[in-house]
Amino acid sequence: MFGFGIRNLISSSKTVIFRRSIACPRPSYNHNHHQQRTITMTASSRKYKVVNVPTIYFGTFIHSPRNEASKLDVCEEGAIGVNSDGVIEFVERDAKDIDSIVGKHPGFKNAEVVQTKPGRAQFFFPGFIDTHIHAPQYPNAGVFGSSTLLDWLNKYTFPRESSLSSLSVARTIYSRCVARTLSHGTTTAAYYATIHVPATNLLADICSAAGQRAFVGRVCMDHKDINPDYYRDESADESIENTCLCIDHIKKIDPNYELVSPIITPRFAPSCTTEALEKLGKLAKETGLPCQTHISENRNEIQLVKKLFPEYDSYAEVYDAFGLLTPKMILGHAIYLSKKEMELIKSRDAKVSHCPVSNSALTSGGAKVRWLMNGGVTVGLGTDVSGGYSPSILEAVRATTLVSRHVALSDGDECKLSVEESLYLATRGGAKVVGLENKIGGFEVGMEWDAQLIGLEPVETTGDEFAEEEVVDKVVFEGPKSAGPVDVFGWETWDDKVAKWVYNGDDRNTLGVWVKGRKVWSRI
Ligand SMILES: O=c1[nH]c(=O)c2nc[nH]c2[nH]1
Ligand SMILES: [Zn+2]
Repeated sequence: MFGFGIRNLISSSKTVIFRRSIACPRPSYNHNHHQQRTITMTASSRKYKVVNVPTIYFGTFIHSPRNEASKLDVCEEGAIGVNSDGVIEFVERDAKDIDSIVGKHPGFKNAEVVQTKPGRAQFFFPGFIDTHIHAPQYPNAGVFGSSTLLDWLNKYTFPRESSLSSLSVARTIYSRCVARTLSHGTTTAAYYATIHVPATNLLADICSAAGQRAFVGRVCMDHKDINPDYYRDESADESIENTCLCIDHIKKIDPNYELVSPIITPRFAPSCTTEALEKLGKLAKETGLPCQTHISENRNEIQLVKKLFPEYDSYAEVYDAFGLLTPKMILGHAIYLSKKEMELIKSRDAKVSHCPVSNSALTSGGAKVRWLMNGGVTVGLGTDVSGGYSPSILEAVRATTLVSRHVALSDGDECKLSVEESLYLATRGGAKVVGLENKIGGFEVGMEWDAQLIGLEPVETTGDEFAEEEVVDKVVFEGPKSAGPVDVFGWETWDDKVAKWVYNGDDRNTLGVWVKGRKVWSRI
């Protein structure tokens, strides 16, 4: 869990000072070892101001170059200076001599130092961006049986979401969901909440207190024939009014949407009346806020859209007709788009969230990501919890490569996505999807420090293990010596290590997580 309690933060009205020690693994360099961070908050306004100590991160940095999905940029002995606002002030690619780096940047004379452990297969990587996740469905993660989308919604999802009418239920679910996603390295999440205003506002509060960058959407669903009586908006006006109440709340806790932003959220076309879609399209235009919804996830869903909106030629045209297909729209799934729909989405510069774990779990289908990318559509990754069973974007990265191989079986080898491309989608791609490509997703001067420290803990080898006979004893009786799920033997290149992390790693490898320079999760 967090180094501090979310509840304490929310209920306290005092100024809180945290002193946290971060071990400096190179004892010869004895910088200020205590990171001091001030969080000022008043209960009345519920505003959080976080001031960090300037910090220099030393060690290995790996990220995707901007607009270059096919390779990773590895800087083996670099340094990144992050100022008290959490903004990257310098990137040094050759930082073997720490003193000379500090000398070159006098503003960082008293900076905190955080360093990867040499020889421990550790590296800094940009924080993951989950472009599609349903926080209230988190308790259902893994519970979906053999259902498909429309029966899954009625059997598992609507009952669970309706339980968040209770604020105490919401508090438990949302604090666990935010803690869990942070521990998996998710520094930014585009959340669907529920129809409930108090619970949606609470999710925004929890993200703000925990320090997770978030888009929080109150879900709109007013169609009487599609949604259950026990869980829907009474009218289109109620959809709009309650959405506005949530926008107002977030504006109060984060006036410039520095960390938490509202996002306009029509659940999906079938769940909304034309009146609600029209009003939500107008609201999106007036406020300039981002939007999110689902599109073309399941064949029966597409048939339902045809039946409910017979005057439109396609699912994408329904959203377009109501002014919702804009550069700020995040479309979840997009599995069965026609070429015409793909071109329409591209021409409007709307974005796609690829959710391969969910698409597999609910038997929805395999999205043609290469085809979307070749068509110029911007794509990021989503866990889509709990259609997706895992809150981990690393799992989504892994599923992206695997699902692309299934697509390749029918559509050709070109459809296969590499580890590098899938990691690009999880970071740079996701940043573009949520409109923050100049702030997050990579390590560049002027961007914010949203990062994770990954550690793969190599196996300690003496070389003798591979002598005859002894192999059997060591392997069978000693077991793996590394602390996490990844075994590194020492011969691997950095590309190999990253591939091992993607295919074998999990949150045990996520040693630390920072958002906007603030440490929000620590395993060590
Ligand atoms: O994966 C999904 N999850 C949902 O909650 C949902 N609602 C509509 N369509 C949906 N798809
Ligand atoms: Zn979804």
